[in-house]
Formats: sequence, C-alpha cells, structure tokens
Amino acid sequence: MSPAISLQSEKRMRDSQPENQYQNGVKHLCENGIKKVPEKYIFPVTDRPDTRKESHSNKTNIKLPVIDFAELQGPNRFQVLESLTDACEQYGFFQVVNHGISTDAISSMTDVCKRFFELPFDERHKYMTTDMKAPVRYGTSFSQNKDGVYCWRDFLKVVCHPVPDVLSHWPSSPQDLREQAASYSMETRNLFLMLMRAILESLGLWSAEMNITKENDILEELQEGSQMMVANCYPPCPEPELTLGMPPHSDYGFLTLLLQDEVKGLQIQFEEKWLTVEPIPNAFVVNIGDHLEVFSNGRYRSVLHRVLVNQEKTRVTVASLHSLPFERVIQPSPQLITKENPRRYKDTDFATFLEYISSCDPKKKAFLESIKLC
Ligand SMILES: O=C(O)CCC(=O)C(=O)O
Ligand SMILES: [Fe+2]
Repeated sequence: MSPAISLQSEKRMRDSQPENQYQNGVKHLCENGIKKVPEKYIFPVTDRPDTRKESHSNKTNIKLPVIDFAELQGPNRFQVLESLTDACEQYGFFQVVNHGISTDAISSMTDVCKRFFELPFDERHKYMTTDMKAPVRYGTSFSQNKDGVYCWRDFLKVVCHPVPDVLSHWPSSPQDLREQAASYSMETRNLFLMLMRAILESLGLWSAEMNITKENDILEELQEGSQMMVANCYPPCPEPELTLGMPPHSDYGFLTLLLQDEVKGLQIQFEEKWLTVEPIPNAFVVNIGDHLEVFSNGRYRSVLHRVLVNQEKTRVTVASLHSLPFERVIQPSPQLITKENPRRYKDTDFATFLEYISSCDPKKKAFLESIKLC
C-alpha cells in the first residue's frame, strides 16, 4: 500500500463516527468502543504532549509549594504568609493541606461526580447546552462551540451562589448530588475566603491584628462573589500522545481550588517547561486566576496549565472557581499602583471574558494579554 493510500484509509478508520457524535462527549464515544483517537481530537504536532520516556521521569514532575492551612491560623502565620507570597509570585500555584475539609466530604464529592459521569447517556444529556450562562451545563471539550480540535474531556458545570437560588437547577441524579455538592461548595467557599484573607495580607492589604482591610471592602464583596464548580471527567484514551484533556489555559477568577483524584494529569508551565503536578491525597491544588493577577497589578501570576490523559484510568477532578460578583468590574487595587509600578491592566469583567473566549483562541494567555496596558 502506498503511504498516501494508507494515510487515507487510516483517516477513514479514525473518522468512522458521524460529526455530531463528537457533540455528545468523549465518554459517549468511549462507550461506543473506539480503538483509535478520531481525527477531531488530534492536536497539531507542536501542541501534543511530549511522551518520550525521559518525559515521564521525575524530572518532569513538580512538587508545588505546600501551604499548611492549620499553621496559617497559628503562631507561625507570618512564616506561612512568606511561603504563600513566594508561591503566588514564582509558581502561581500551591497545594493546601490541613485545610479542615474532612476526607469524608472530599471523597463523597469525588464519588458523586464519578457516579454522575457513569449515569446512562440520556440522563447526562438532559443537561447538555451550549448556553455559557446556563446555571447547569454538561458539555465536552474546552470551548465546545468553537474548538476546531476537541479535547478528551467531558464536564459538568454548576453555578453555586447563592445555593438556594440554583439548587433546583442542579442534576437530580445521582440522588445525593445536590446535597453533597451544596455542602462541598459551601465548604470550599469558606476555605477560599480564608485563603483570600491571607493573600490580601500577603499583599499588604489586610491586617490580622486590626481585622480590617485597607482595600475597600474587597473581602465583603468576595463574600457575595461568584462561584462555579466544574467536575471534569477524562476517560481512558487509546492514544494519549495525540491529544489533551484540556489545552493550555489560565483560569478567569481570583482563585481556583482543585480537587484531583489519585490519577496524575495536571501540568503547569514553569520556566518554559510543562511539569506534572504530583497529587497529594486530600489536598487542594490552588491557582491564581486572571482576576487576581489584575487585582494584584501583576504581582501574583495566573499561570498556564493543561491536562494530559492516559490509557488506563478515568481521571475525575472538581474545580471550584471563585471571583467577585459576575457583574462587578475587576481592576488593579489602587493601593498597589505606584509610580514605580504603574497600572498594568485595563478594567475588565466577566461578560468581557465570556465574549473573549467565545470569539478567540484561548490557548496562549490571550485574555490577559488583551487587557494589558504595559
Ligand atoms: O482537571 C484538572 O486537572 C485541571 C482542570 C482545570 O484546569 C480547570 O477546570 O480549569
Ligand atoms: Fe484551569
């Protein structure tokens, strides 16, 4: 067989699914028993993960700075704040341990999300919509409406605040989903607020002794802020070297609190390399989002990250994304603008972000680039 013919027949084999099958998600595709990654999911060579042997060695793992949340509340707060500052400046990521959210609450949340993704397709499909503003949205890929190449990921997104307003929209199956997700979302919200207090202190904007913010009520506004939870499901992939679970992106909010199961997959960009985050059982991986980079006037960094998939195991993660209320304008804190460090970003808001991601390629940190002043 000539190479041209063999390429063509390979393409036909890969493309045996009708195009609309891809809209139903990657889990559905796997349930229909595929042996090869369809063309729709194959990334250009330059964007594919590096799967050479040495890239799986420890050299490509990263141990993120670990913040002991219990210590942060005790006499060593000052030292922990220093580590926190360092983590936010150097990595844009850290892991939080001893955070006070019980292992039961964590495993119940992961477990109920796993059971959601295992429901019959018709049950999951009820929540499928491409309306980015829907209070509950089951979908696939990254930006399903506009991705040319699809990612190996399905997700369930739920708006979480205020819980009583949104609860009746959340999936009614599995039967315990609403209860588990409601209590988990409130616990992560409290943890987020405590972490933000520490972060504001590390920026010199809050003082524990005086219990006041120098920044106009930012903490109060964050208490009323937006929260979105995203459960991500990355099914086993027959050819993980050809695709990604999520493309390089940064998160839009102030902080994302991510719960990952024991399966590796998250990579962050560090010193121009992609490094895999080693999971710590029951810890949260926390990352700075675009809004905190803007608010800190560029001192804290919202870092690109992506997700690899694997051949053996389904990976399920739950991300909780927090910001100010959706309609609120995000701007650099006036306290952090000086002659030496002039204002670096334009005002922005959630609507501008949504508009941007529905129209552009979010692969590079393009949204932040689009609002940079210098
Ligand atoms: O699943 C992961 O490891 C990362 C998820 C993520 O980056 C996101 O939901 O924004
Ligand atoms: Fe993310």
